[in-house]
Amino acid sequence: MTGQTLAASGLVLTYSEAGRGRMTAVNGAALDARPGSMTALAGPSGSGKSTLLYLLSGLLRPDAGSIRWNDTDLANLSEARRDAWRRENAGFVFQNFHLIEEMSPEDNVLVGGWFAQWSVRGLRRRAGELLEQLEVPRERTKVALLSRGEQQRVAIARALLFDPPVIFADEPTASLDVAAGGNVVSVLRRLAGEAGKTVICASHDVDLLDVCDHVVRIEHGKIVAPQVVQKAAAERVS
Ligand SMILES: Nc1ncnc2c1ncn2[C@@H]1O[C@H](COP(=O)(O)OP(=O)(O)OP(=O)(O)O)[C@@H](O)[C@H]1O
Repeated sequence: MTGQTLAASGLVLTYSEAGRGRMTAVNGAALDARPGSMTALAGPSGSGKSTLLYLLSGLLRPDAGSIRWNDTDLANLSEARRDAWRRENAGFVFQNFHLIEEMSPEDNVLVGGWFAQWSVRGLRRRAGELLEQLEVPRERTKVALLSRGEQQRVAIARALLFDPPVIFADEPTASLDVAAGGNVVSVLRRLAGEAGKTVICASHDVDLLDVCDHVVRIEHGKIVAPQVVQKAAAERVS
């Protein structure tokens, strides 16, 4: 599989909160994520999974460490340049979807294109194709009328609008029932396996962890089991 590896090392992020002092949420994390692979950040609640995902995607800037992509180190970029990097290279799927409930599935997918220079007609066609691939009923006038699993697939379609090489997903199955969660896991797995994307998820869903090529375990902000290659996944991708 060709393409760029997202390579992070020595990442540190400390939150400070008025009256509560400082807390180091990520403490020296390192990982490599390659195209065509699916990596899970796993660990107990509060261990730093989401924070690490935000760092890797450029949503947060680390206090120390580097996140390399080509010749770029995201850690050295201003917020505006990290935003630009994300627009070009990354799609982000949030646990609670972050959809606009009164808008149609297609318009939700197109939200990411509001500020883009692409032709609206081309984007609308792509949004429709993505919804079809992900088996979302397109005729619904409002996203609020979709099931939660369908809503999460709209969020995945939105993340894929510009065909980014890297997909981040924060607890993508956490608020779904088993069947809908399994469907989202299959979609993410296919994005890595068939579309060659780099997929990185924060999750404690065992069904999701089971299909990942790598599971990075975090406790108290530190990686305690780095890049374990799962037997089943290793056999499947070899
Ligand atoms: N904006 C913030 N300000 C202060 N502390 C924060 C902030 N966001 C997260 N934290 C703290 O940082 C630690 C790591 O949080 P994080 O959300 O990364 O963990 P997590 O492993 O994703 O948890 P969960 O599985 O419950 O979502 C927690 O102790 C949390 O309370």
